[in-house]
Parts: sequence; structure tokens; C-alpha cells
Amino acid sequence: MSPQITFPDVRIVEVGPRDGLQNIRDPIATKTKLELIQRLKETGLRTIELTSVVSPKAVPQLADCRDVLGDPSIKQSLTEPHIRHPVLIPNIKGLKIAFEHGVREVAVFVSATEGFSKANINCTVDQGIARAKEVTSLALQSNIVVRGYVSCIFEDPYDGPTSPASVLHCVKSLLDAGCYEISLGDTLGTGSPSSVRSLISYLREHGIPLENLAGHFHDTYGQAVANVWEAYACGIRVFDSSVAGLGGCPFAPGAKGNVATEDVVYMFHSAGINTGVDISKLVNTGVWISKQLSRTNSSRAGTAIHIKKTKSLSLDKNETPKDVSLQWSLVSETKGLLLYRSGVNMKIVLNRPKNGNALTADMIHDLTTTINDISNDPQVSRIVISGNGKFFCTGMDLGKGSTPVGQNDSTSIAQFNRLTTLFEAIDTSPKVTIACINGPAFGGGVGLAFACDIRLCTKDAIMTLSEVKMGLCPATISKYVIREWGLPFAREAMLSARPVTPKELKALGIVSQVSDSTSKLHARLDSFLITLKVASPGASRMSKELIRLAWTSAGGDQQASGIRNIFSEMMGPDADGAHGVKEFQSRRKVDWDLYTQRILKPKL
Ligand SMILES: CC(C)(COP(=O)([O-])OP(=O)([O-])OC[C@H]1O[C@@H](n2cnc3c(N)ncnc32)[C@H](O)[C@@H]1OP(=O)([O-])[O-])[C@@H](O)C(=O)NCCC(=O)NCCSC(=O)C[C@@](C)(O)CC(=O)[O-]
Repeated sequence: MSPQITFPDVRIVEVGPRDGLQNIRDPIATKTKLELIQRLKETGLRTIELTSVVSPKAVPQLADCRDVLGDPSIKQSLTEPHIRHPVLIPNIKGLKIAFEHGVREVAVFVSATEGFSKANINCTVDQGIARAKEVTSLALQSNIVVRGYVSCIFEDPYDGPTSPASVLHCVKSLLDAGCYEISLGDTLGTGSPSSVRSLISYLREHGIPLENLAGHFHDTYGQAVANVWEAYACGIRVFDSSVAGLGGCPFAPGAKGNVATEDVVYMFHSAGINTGVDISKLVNTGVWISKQLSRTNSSRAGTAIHIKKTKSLSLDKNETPKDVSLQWSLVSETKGLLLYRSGVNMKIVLNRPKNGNALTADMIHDLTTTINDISNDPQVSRIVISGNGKFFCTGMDLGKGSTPVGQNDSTSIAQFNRLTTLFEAIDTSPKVTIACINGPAFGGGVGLAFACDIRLCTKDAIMTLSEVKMGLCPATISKYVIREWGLPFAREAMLSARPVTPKELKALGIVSQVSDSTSKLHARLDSFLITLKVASPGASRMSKELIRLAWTSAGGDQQASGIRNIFSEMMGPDADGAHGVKEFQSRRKVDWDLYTQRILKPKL
């Protein structure tokens, strides 16, 4: 019988909140970063890099490092004995700030190569080492432990391949300075298992103890997980990784994200190697942060586990879907709009958060085209409209030099046509349209929400028909707002321009669900979309038409003939009804999403 092999544990250094976020251009709220750290902690990760005390000019995304470090939850976490929270520090000034906030571990960084050193920290390699030594020495005097990073271990974006001797020089210098561990950074992600083995062997042969080394691999060439495994096989036991594979490097063009923590944990657990991490919670965290950042989840294992979980939940007959997530993939991006797809669902996200997602002429045009395109796609059943950032949509563009207000006749006509075409496209779409209102809306933004069939919103999604304050009026949107709100309520809201709360709208049945936060809203949206699988797309389209007829010509001839036509369409041999009733007779429930994707449709 072969002897039982027991593998030593590995330690994962989660770098998502720092390395993962630093390269993202759109501002991320401090509270999202804090929630990310908290969620990561709850997965069982015991080393989580918090932030970086670098110049806000160099890395604007981390300009809130003081707010992160000063938050009570972080202060508490910094005192917990089994938790390690390294903070990246470039210089003495950064160290002092970290020290003031009770940080117990810092990380210093150097590049093994001149080109990257110059671009990243504007000094030579040796000047970088001297700076890191200075920080390390002062940190150690204050009982702060120091970790070192060496970047570009295989290649530099400017200088090309890196010599192992340069890596050795940096590793040795940082260890001599007193760093307890050096993380070897494949910043460009060009390394492969053979280069990993070769470098680690070289360092070991030159007297570097393996227990002082960690691996930090980026996934640009898809080699990161293989590199982690190879480094493990060589004897390395500490690995940096980032949830959902977040990351990149602002100074290394083309560098992709870090190896995803989910992929690393999955790989180690599959080999019976304990990481101490609850993979299920980790996967949920990866899905959550990807959604928060409107980014595709780069973790392969995370995505697969999540889809499997979602599928088994939605196929369970006794299960009422409750906040089950869908996997959304980015389909296209224009200036101001992001388009995502999840099966038969499309989600359009207004993406001009700095201007409250105010609708420029281009955005209105792109939004209309997108809605028309989706409306003509037989593989799609639903269209969601949402917004990025604090606001859902602040209405018509009122920006200096760009607003169409106060211009000439032709500008006015063009804007009128643009707006009416957009709202008509939404209103007459054969697809079920859902406004997922992530925050307050003003003017045309309210119109956008109420041209849709159904609305879910956050508790902060206050609606203001603010037009009268500026001498304008809710002209093109009135058709939809008055229809949905009712005359007296709409009249009062239009004439007062007062903020109307989600609570009021919910009480009137005008919004269907109100969530506590944006993340909960999106989770609720996903669950809601899953529940809509019970509805046939053809029948939904016809139901929409019946509602429109009741609104436009209640009791009239047009409504009567419209109902007659819809009735005969519904009863036809090619209509969804023929399939739905057959399934009913066989005591089978129809998943209309699968049907629409042609999976259940009989082969001709
Ligand atoms: C939203 C708050 C309360 C935020 O108030 P705040 O939180 O104090 O932030 P802010 O005012 O600094 O706004 C943040 C940024 O968003 C911009 N912004 C914000 N809204 C717009 C806009 N519409 N157009 C262009 N830019 C806009 C604003 O200019 C600023 O950009 P920055 O100055 O930093 O570059 C405030 O900015 C505000 O009151 N905005 C105006 C909202 C409004 O009244 N919208 C109605 C537009 S009229 C309309 O839609 C007509 C229509 C379509 O209904 C007619 C029809 O139906 O036919």
C-alpha cells in the first residue's frame, strides 16, 4: 500500500482590494471596498491586503486609503491576532500614515528591471531598493513587519526579458533589509511553468530559502494557475491572488488580472490541499464584486461553480427562486452605455456616472438603436435598463455647451424626435422591459423608468419631475408618467417638482419591489428574471398589446378588433399556446427561457 501523502497547507494573500482595484478607472465607493474586505474575511481568508498609501495622482482609485484604514471595521480587524492586513507603502510618508492607523504589516515594492522602475516609481532599481530599505528599517523599529514585492520577474514592458540575476539582486536586498517574505511578481503574466521552475531553482541555488518566497502571478497568457501549481511543486507555499481575477497594472500595458483566488482555491482543494477558505462563500464574493463593478468575472472556477449552483437552484421544482444570481456577460460598450446578456435577458446600463447618467444626444441615439435591435432579436425575452453610479438617470443633458435647451428650432425638433423615438421604442417593444432603478431619477430619467413595463428600485431611488424648476416641463415623458402614476398624483408631482419616494410609489403599486442597496437590487432583479421563466414570450408580447389597447382605446372599436386579432393569434397552431397547453396536459412545466433559446423546441 502506498504511504498516505499529506500536503502542507498553503497561505493565500488576497490582493483584490488593493492590486485588484487599483487599475479600475471609475471611482469605487469606499463602502464597496470595505464590504469587499469584510466579505473576503468571512470566506476564511486570513491575509487580505487592504490598500496602498500611494499618491492619489499615481493611483486615484486608492485615494481613499485613509478612509479605508480609518473605518471602525478595519481598525477592529487590524487588532485581531490571526488576521494579517498588509498595506502597500512607497515611502516614509506612506509609512507614517499607515503607522497612525495602527497598521501592523506593510509591503514595500521594487522592480527587478529599470524600465518598469522608472515608469512605476520614477527611479532606478537601486534607488528603489534604497527607498524600500529605508521604509523597512523604520517599520521594523516600530514593530511593523514588512513584506517585499519584486515586480517584472520574467519580463519588463519596456526592457524585455528579465535576467534571473536582477531578480536575485532585489530579493536578496529586500531579505537583507529585513523583509520576512518576498513576493515574486510576474507583472506582465508572460511566465509559464518552465520559467517559474527555472527562476525558483536559480534563487534556491543562490541561497534564497523557499520559505521566504511567495508567488504573485498574473493571467495575461492564461498561465497563472499552472504557474501557481508549478511554484507549489517547487516548494513555494504562499500565493497572492485576487477574487474574481481582478487586477492589472496601470504601468504595464496589456497586463491582465491577477490569478483568481477562486481558481487557486479550487485547484488546491481538488488536490486535497487545505487553504482554509470556504470556496462557496468565495465564489459568492467574486460574483458580488463583479456585479458591483459591472465587470465580467474573470475566475473560471468561480463562474462555473456559480452557474452550476444557480442552475440546480432554478431547476429545483420546490424552490421559489429568492435572490439567485444570473451570470451577466458584457456584450458591447459605447460611450455612455454598457450592454450585458444573460441567456434571454439583456441589460443596458447607463454608464456616465460622473454626470448622473444624464442623456446626451449620442446616448439617446445608442439607447434607441440598442432597444430596437434587441426588440428584433427572437432569442431575447426581456430588456433591463439600469444605471451605473449614484443616480439612475438625471434626464436630458443640461451641460454647458452640450444641452439642446435654448438653441434653435432645428435643435429642438431633433431633440424632440430623439426623445419620442426612444420612449416609443421602449413602450412598443415586444419584449418585457424592466427598469432596475439603482438611484434617484430626474426629468427624462423618470420617463425612462416609467416607459418600462415593470420597475424595481432601491430605497434611495427618489423620483423628481424637476422640469418646472428650470422653466421646462415633462413634455415627452408625460405620456408615460401620467399613464403609470395616474392623473392626480402625476399632476401634483409635476407641479410641485417634489421628490417622490419609492415608498409612495410602492404603496401605489407603481414600483413592484424596493431593495435596501444596489447590490440587493441587482440580486432581486436576477431572482425576478428567473421567476419570469414561467411566462411565454409570445403571450407576454400579446398581453402588453392588450394593456396598450386598454390604455389607448378603452371600449372603442380599435380595442375590440385588437382583442379579436390577439385571440386568434393566441389560439393558432404555431403560437406558444399550442406548446404550453400540450406541456400542461403532460403535467410538465415549461421553462420558457429554455424554449426561447430553442433547447426545448421540437426539431423540424
Ligand atoms: C442630480 C443633482 C441633484 C445632483 O446634485 P449633486 O449631488 O449636488 O451633484 P452635482 O450637481 O454636482 O452633479 C454631479 C454631476 O452631474 C452633472 N449633471 C447632473 N444632472 C445633469 C444633467 N441633467 N445634465 C448634465 N449634467 C448633469 C452635474 O453637472 C455634475 O457634473 P460636473 O459639474 O461635476 O461636471 C443635480 O445635478 C441636478 O439637479 N441635476 C439636474 C437634474 C434635472 O433637473 N433633470 C431634468 C432635466 S430636464 C429633462 O429631463 C426634460 C425632459 C426630458 O423631461 C423633457 C421632456 O419630457 O420632453
